[in-house]
Amino acid sequence: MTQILAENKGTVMFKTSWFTKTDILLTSDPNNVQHVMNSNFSIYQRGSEFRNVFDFLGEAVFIKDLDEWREEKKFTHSFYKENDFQKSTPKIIYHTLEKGLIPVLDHISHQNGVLDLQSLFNRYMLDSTCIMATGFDLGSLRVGFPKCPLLVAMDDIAEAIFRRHILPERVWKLQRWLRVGKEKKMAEACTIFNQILEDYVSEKSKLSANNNNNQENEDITNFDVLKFYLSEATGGSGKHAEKTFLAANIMTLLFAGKDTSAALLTWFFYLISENPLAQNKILEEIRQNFPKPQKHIFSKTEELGKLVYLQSALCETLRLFPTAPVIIRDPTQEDVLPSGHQVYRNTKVILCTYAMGRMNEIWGEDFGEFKPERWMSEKGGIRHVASSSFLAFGAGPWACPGRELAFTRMKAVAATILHNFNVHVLEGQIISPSVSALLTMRHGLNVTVSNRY
Ligand code: HEM
Repeated sequence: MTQILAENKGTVMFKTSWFTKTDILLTSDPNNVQHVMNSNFSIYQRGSEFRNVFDFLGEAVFIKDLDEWREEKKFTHSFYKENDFQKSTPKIIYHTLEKGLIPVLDHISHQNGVLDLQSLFNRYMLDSTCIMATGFDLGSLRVGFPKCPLLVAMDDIAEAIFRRHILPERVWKLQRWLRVGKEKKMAEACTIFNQILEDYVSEKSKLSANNNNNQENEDITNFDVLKFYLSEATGGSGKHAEKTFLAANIMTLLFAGKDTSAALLTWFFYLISENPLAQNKILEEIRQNFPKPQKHIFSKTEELGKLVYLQSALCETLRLFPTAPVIIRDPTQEDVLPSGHQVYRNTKVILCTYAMGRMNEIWGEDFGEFKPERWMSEKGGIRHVASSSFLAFGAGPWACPGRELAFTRMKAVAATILHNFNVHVLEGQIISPSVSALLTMRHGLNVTVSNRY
């Protein structure tokens, strides 16, 4: 796809048969991206197909059409700016690294065992997002990787979502009606997922009604999104306090916060193993900031803010392996793109984030190389690249609200692992992207680890 776009000045239209009645326009042209995601975003919506695929999210703001989304977003996204939310992030990071990630890596190191990093990061991101969202620690990242019904349910749902993306809508809808195959698993997983979340909501509602916090988790943080939603909902009643509404938005956070960051960290560890010079520079930067030869957990905002080369290396990983490799939009009316292409209401517009990360015109001739330096400004900070050229977090009003949180958590995890452990990627394993809506690593990434201290 990247090659085809490069040969066609960044935009290609595929006319499909009269039967499907949908044309597909692929583009990696920054002018088109700016037009679709910013200047004319109200014409380009996520569309009914998207809403159907994600119908299990029911009341979640993520799948609402424009007007409802605009209204609901004011409520659901407001916590990102809260001071208490910002203060809770380092505490959650410290807790999940100390109780989960470090003991698991210590154990693997003592056992001389092999570990799949992607599974480790999935569990880490699930636990930390769950504490942030609900205040409850799932504890899925512990020695021995305990069984976690929520994790299994999320994996089943993600698999079914992918099938929905590739099968014709009437086929998967028939399977859903007949309750067979992946749709049967999806229905069962949704029941489990909803039950767990609704239990959290009930418990939290009881606690906030009694003006009582969950003592066990007071030690971690006294802020969580569920508590925030309940306190913001008018008088604890109305739509925003309804169980289904709350569960749907918490579910969105869990999906948005888990696989995206976990996949990115996995690609990051793979890329730095292939680029030892970059890895050494990251280690040097970490040691400048924490020179003592002893175990240390990186969680404080000031400490993480100094790791500019590490952040550049994460941006470079996102450029080469964006976890959302495409963004799809449905025009609600006819339009002409800056590239001159005419789109109709039946044209599916696919913005190719993956191809954009590998364009000579945007990144120069060395676009195929892993070079964190390209992200560093002359003043020593992170160079700003317009979202119309770097679409990894989306752009415009629909852009990812979790970007800052994602970087903070990924930097903390990467710095803590690299400072405390030697990580060795096993040779001879197959490294390939999965065929799915998210760019995860198909077979995971097997490593051995040894303690540095
Ligand atoms: C490497 C990490 C991440 C990447 C690459 C990423 C990427 C994206 C992208 C591309 C979108 C826009 C999708 C579209 O326009 O259709 C998005 C939306 C979203 N992201 Fe992220 N994300 C990341 C981490 C997070 C985290 C940690 C959270 C919060 C826990 C989060 C919460 C959300 C939410 C709630 C939306 C929907 C926004 C809306 O439609 O109003 N993301 N993300």
